[in-house]
Amino acid sequence: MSAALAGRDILAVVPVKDFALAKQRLAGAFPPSFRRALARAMLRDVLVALRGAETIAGVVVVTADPEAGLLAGEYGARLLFEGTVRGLNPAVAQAGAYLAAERRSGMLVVPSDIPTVTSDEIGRLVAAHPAGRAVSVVPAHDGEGTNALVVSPPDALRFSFGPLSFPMHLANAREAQAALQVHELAQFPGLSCDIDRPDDLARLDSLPPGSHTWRLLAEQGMA
Ligand SMILES: Nc1nc2c(ncn2[C@@H]2O[C@H](COP(=O)(O)OP(=O)(O)OP(=O)(O)O)[C@@H](O)[C@H]2O)c(=O)[nH]1
Ligand SMILES: O=C(O)[C@H](O)COP(=O)(O)O
Repeated sequence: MSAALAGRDILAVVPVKDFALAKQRLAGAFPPSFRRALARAMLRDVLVALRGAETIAGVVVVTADPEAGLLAGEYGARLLFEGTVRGLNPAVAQAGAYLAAERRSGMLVVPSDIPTVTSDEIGRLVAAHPAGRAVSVVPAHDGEGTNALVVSPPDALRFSFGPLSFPMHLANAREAQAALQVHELAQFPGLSCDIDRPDDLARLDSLPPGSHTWRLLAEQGMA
């Protein structure tokens, strides 16, 4: 089923922090050069997965980093340059307002640090999104964070990414009077593996050999 056939156009939005500032929680274990390379490789893998997903009508990267913007272009994603109010939640809200102004029916928010996500998972998540005013949520593996959100219309939800974002997004969806779909982690194993802490890198055994992140880890003797 294509997005057009479903009668709605849901675009993916990938927020990307400056590569130079990425992955601070890995700073105790890895030098800045590795963290930057990891952030780039993970973004590439996420963009590959999104490019292969049939249920989305396009991809938007929202960032203040010109290098991330160039990389977005390599994968056919549109660049939305982050406004003066920096931060993950303002960036996602900016993208939501932008897509709402274009009268798009919805927005899928996927972070750039989930290199195990697959096109199939993206396809299923968007296809399962309820019609009308609705929010779909995939929690992070810790059960506290949010690894993916689908929101329709794109500006329907207040975003609360950060600590305990999963319960906060459930509350925000209720406040927005949106239908709520919460997915089981087991249905989306790739999507539920975000890389925040050194231990998370050990869970990357599901990375397909040849992916950008897998190659980087292999170069470091970690894959
Ligand atoms: N556009 C934008 N994206 C952000 C910002 N902060 C985080 N992100 C993105 O949001 C997603 C989740 O990021 P975080 O886990 O909060 O940050 P991180 O850089 O991955 O890791 P830490 O520095 O350890 O928190 C990733 O795709 C980040 O690139 C921001 O200020 N602006
Ligand atoms: O789970 C979340 O809300 C996002 O991954 C951002 O949260 P974090 O900054 O704790 O990773």
